[in-house]
Amino acid sequence: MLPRLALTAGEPAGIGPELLVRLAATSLAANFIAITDRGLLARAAERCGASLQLTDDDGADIEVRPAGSLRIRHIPLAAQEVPGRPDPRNASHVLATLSEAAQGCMERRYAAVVTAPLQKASINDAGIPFSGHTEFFAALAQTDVVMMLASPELRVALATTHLPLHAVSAAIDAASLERTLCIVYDELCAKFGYPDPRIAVLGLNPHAGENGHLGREEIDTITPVLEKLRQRGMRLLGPLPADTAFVPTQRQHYDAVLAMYHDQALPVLKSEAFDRTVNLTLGLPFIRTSVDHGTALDLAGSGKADPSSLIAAAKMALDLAARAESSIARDANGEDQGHNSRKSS
Ligand SMILES: NC(=O)C1=CN([C@@H]2O[C@H](COP(=O)(O)OP(=O)(O)OC[C@H]3O[C@@H](n4cnc5c(N)ncnc54)[C@H](O)[C@@H]3O)[C@@H](O)[C@H]2O)C=CC1
Ligand SMILES: NCC(=O)COP(=O)(O)O
Repeated sequence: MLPRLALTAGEPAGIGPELLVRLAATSLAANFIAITDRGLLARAAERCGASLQLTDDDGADIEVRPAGSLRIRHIPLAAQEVPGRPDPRNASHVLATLSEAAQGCMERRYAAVVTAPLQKASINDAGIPFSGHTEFFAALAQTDVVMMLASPELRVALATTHLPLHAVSAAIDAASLERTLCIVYDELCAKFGYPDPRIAVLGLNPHAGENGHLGREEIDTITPVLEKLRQRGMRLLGPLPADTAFVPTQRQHYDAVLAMYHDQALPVLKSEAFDRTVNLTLGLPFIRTSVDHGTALDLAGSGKADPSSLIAAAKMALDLAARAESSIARDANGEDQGHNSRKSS
């Protein structure tokens, strides 16, 4: 049977709906369940000039999905979309799609969720505090999570996510940094198959603080955490100056990078692999992947948006779901050694 993959369309006025249509057109071996408004997808297909066969999801498993088809779990829009013009009246619709996807994953009705981009400001304009899928899913699952963006060549995790720059330093304390590093370490083992991953940790300040002359966060917070975790056996580099951490000679020495804030490292990934990078949430009790880009309101409705990142996100979700299934099977047979967690050591 094909794995049931939940898809959310994100901002109705963005490129998400048409990206779902493009994803449906692939021959990926998945039972795609789009959690969104039926009419929104039908209109997106019409605007792209693509054919789309929509069938209500009855929860049944399928063995084959014809290309160009999707199952749908209809969640109605509050107001019909106008491409390029987000309408805060649809904020509750967007959040309802995320809640259904997360709930369904936690109840094992879906093997994973793949999210298309939403317009964070439009949800805020509706008077709803919201800073991103990552934080929303973490709150629903009541767990600590870490945002990671991964291309085939580079994996970057973030110590802080959607914060104004002035709030970053205060948000990085020893306890949160230790938690974050343990999640990244464990998930590199569990999700990416590294038996003993090497993580490069960036400094916060220019030149990683220049021995305290350009900031003390490296000395007061980051280095002590790294030393503590190294004593537990974790292979950690740093704190490294962020400006040179991504040069080819450095890259040979690590499997992933932990950056201190959103724009410290994501421009590196997006400038070299915008069409191949996937955003994933580490630490959740379910698999969530997403695109690396935003709602591209300038392209919405044109049918010109590139679906590559969404397709890569769906492929990664399928790979991770298959890995999780085989780990559960090994566990049931008493064969699983467990991954190399250092959390409790
Ligand atoms: N996972 C999510 O839900 C994310 C949501 N966003 C949201 O997106 C909104 C807009 O963000 P921006 O910074 O403008 O970034 P953006 O990624 O939407 O657009 C930046 C540029 O890249 C182009 N672009 C983006 N995706 C493309 C695609 N698939 N094919 C071709 N061109 C593409 C756009 O046309 C634009 O020129 C923000 O309000 C933010 O909240 C941003 C990142 C991730
Ligand atoms: N730049 C990545 C991003 O903003 C995605 O956030 P999220 O909605 O996946 O939490």
